[in-house]
Amino acid sequence: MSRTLVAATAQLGPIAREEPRSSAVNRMIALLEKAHRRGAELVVFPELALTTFFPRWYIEDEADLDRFFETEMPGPETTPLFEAARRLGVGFYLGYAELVREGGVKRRFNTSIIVDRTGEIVGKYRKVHLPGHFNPEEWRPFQHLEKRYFEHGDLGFPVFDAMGGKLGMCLCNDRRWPETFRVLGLRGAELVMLGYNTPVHYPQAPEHDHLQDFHNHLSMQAGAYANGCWVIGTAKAGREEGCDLIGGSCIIAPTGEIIARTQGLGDEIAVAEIDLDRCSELRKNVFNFALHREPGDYGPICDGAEERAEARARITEESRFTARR
Ligand SMILES: NC(=O)N[C@@H](C(=O)O)c1ccc(O)cc1
Repeated sequence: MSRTLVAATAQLGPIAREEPRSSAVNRMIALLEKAHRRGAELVVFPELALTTFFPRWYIEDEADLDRFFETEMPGPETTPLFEAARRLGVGFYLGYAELVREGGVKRRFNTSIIVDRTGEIVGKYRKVHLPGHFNPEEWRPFQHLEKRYFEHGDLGFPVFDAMGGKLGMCLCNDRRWPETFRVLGLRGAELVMLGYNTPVHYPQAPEHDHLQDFHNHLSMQAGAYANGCWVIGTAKAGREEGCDLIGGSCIIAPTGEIIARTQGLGDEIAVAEIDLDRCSELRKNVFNFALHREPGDYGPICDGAEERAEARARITEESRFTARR
């Protein structure tokens, strides 16, 4: 089997709060078709790609919140995307808000999936590094209530055999944490796909606003290089409900070089051929983990796991939307 894959990042421009799923799905199908015409076999869509980035609002009414979540995948509104993938023979990565009922309790996750060329779901990931805060903070121009609306992902960082390679996923803020890429790298990921919704304005340190694009690429390029893997990062970009989101969707080689990127802030694709065998240029040399990694000196990386889990459980009990239902 060939180890090269033509892949596309499929950036979305803003999605309005009242924009129906069908509109977002139609926009994604148009990008899928465009990517297919340019030879793409795999297309990477953004985080929370079916709706506006709703954690920017404090939503008190549970029914209002639930409207942003998918209870089945594919459901009636997302089935056309899966059908298009099957018809075109193109796989995809998709981020969405997932609502599952377990033992009468609602659980909410910020989730992504891999769908193969036959339209089957072959992998699922639930976001681990949830950014933002639990309770509304009035001083902010926009809220960032991911910690309130989502539970910590409970699937770890799995790697899937799909599309002829080893594929890993993460979501947005995960890319800022080297541990994300390292765990995926240790599991042999050859391509890491991720979607993001990144505001230009960082209210805690507005003096960093002009660095958002830089930090985005810095994180992803470092993750690719230090683990010898391909990275495809896809933005939801542009001015969404008054909030400016960065673009800069790109395809990054295992050397850390950006080899394709979007230019604007709207619906747009960038395409590149990726050779999965190029991972060995790094993984057999400077980042040969078996030969050069020194885990005996990395103890503090995993210290505090139990305390963290306890703290999370406590906070969940006290303030998380999910836990009160
Ligand atoms: N959706 C996301 O995960 N967005 C995050 C990111 O861009 O990494 C993020 C992190 C910190 C913030 O204060 C705001 C947003």
